Amino acid sequence: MVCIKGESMIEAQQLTKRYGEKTAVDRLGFTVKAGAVTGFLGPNGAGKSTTMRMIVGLDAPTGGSVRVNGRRYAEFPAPLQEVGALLEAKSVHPGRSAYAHLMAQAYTHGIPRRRVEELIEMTGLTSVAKKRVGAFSLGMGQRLGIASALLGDPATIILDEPVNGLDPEGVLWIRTLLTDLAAEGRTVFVSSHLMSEVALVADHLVVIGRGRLLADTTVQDLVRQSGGETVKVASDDPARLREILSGTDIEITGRPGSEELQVTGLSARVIGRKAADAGIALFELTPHSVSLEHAFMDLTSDAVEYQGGASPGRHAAGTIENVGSAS
Ligand SMILES: Nc1ncnc2c1ncn2[C@@H]1O[C@H](COP(=O)(O)OP(=O)(O)OP(=O)(O)O)[C@@H](O)[C@H]1O
Repeated sequence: MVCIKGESMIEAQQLTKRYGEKTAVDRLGFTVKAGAVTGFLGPNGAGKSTTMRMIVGLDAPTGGSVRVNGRRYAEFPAPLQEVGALLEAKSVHPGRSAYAHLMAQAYTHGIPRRRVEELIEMTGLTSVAKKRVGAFSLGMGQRLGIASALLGDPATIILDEPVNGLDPEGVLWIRTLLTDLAAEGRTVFVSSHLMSEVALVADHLVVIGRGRLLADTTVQDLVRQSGGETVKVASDDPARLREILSGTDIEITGRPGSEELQVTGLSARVIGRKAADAGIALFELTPHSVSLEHAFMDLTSDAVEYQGGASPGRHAAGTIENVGSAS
């Protein structure tokens, strides 16, 4: 594999796309850095595909801009060698074989045949390379799309829902591939509507809802912002317990008159020990960790387009901007 020279990145500024009355992408700003996998998350209809299409010039922004390594996609003399993209509904001639499809692309972009052969092997398509693409399963089609995205050995890779249709082995393969591509210094931007999927590979997260930025953060910070690890503790002297547990970065909440306290910032073990040292009897000591899925749902609950039902327990989402924020 080649060594990636220089810092590559994707930068969106006030990026906007309107289709008539509908604002699909709304003044979006974020930065995707090189050498890391950045997950692009949002519920269905959030504007992920539209954003990705604008990055590769398939859709023109109504406002704002998006640049790859400081340039608009259309300004690249050899775009395939700069940005590789797997987008949904990619059209492939159904009568062609996978090999012929990749060769046709390689030929028109001055890419040697050995690169096609290398990618067919790398994407696990060797046994079906001569078969008609029209007869491919969804998973095989995804692998072919990834081979095609990597053909020009680009420093920037954009994949829209790449695990769609892949079997568990394929999902594992994608995870390893993404991590390896980032480790080589490439910019890897991958969309999904499943937090659980992205959290396993992404170092960084850009979360959108209804076209707007909801979070530009890390997995760890998203969990922390959503409540982090909280311990429920019940005792016969909550007021005193509150006193002995309090300190910097420790948050303690509890209703007046209730035996229960919710403590964030201390482990159950430490709380138990401190209570014992102070001679306070505990009736309950339950650690409760906010799941990533929950954190994601919390963040996007107001931005879901086609919601099955209201979720009264969830609070409105603000914008979380942490590590690597674009602004
Ligand atoms: N060509 C178009 N004309 C009109 N509206 C569109 C068009 N393309 C997208 N939209 C609308 O823009 C919004 C964002 O769509 P987009 O496909 O970008 O979302 P997404 O986050 O990729 O969703 P999904 O996960 O369902 O693919 C949706 O409400 C969609 O209906």
